[in-house]
Amino acid sequence: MVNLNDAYEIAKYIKDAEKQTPVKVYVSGNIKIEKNDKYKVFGQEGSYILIGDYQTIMKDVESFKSSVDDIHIEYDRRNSAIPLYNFLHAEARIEPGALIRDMVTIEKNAVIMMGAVINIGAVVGEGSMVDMNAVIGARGMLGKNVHLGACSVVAGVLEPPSATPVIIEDDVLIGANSVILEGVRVGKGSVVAAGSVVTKDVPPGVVVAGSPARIIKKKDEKTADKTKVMEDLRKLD
Ligand SMILES: CC(=O)SCCNC(=O)CCNC(=O)[C@H](O)C(C)(C)COP(=O)(O)OP(=O)(O)OC[C@H]1O[C@@H](n2cnc3c(N)ncnc32)[C@H](O)[C@@H]1OP(=O)(O)O
Ligand SMILES: O=C(O)C1=N[C@H](C(=O)O)CCC1
Repeated sequence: MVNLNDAYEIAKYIKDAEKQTPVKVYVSGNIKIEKNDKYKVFGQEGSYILIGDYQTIMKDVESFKSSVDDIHIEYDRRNSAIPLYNFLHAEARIEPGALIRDMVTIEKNAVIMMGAVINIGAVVGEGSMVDMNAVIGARGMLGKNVHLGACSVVAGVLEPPSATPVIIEDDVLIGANSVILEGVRVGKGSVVAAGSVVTKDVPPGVVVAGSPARIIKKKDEKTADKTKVMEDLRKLD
């Protein structure tokens, strides 16, 4: 198991990983493909779906190429180092088109919106929302009930390498199009205004804005009202 606390260990894990080009091949013709332990075979009587490694499958397909009537290959990666996270049992709402890598933690009632990208080692705390096209880099940590606004970036530890991950504490709202730089910690309940670039730690309970982001005020009732979290968006039943 990779040591997720060390950026260099994660990079080494990616370097050493057996690179994968998984494919789903639909093939028909005057052919017979037996079940085997190299790839999965579904179908019969000249019409098959083959699931497995591209090169392994194509080596077999090449051998009976002249009997093939039709072939269609589905794929979504080439020489990929890390599989995607299997979220079939996650107690979270994960909308289509989210890309979540293996070895992440998605806690209960989190919401991952379309186009969100979440890298290895990241943590999305209970009830947190990762909005459309937001990015959480390697080991980025969101606490509970955080809203990471659309198109925002939580920097990862991998490149440039950083010893400390970004930590977003509970109840923080990060406005759309913001960037939280490597190693920064945003304190509980604070608000990062839309379009900010946060270059240093933010204390709890304040509003920061701009590039570089500066404290513009203490979070007050007006801010709280504009940054409310909606329970209904997080309920699964
Ligand atoms: C798909 C999606 O919907 S993703 C989510 C999209 N939504 C967002 O990103 C909303 C984020 N919200 C904001 O950025 C809001 O401006 C908030 C929450 C920071 C406003 O908080 P409030 O406490 O109401 O602050 P208020 O509006 O009074 O502004 C305080 C000062 O900050 C300034 N300010 C507010 N927002 C910003 C900003 N994004 N960048 C720079 N300055 C800002 C205001 O102009 C004001 O300046 P002034 O005192 O010189 O007049
Ligand atoms: O869950 C949803 O749907 C959301 N939609 C929002 C929007 O489109 O404004 C943002 C947060 C979640």
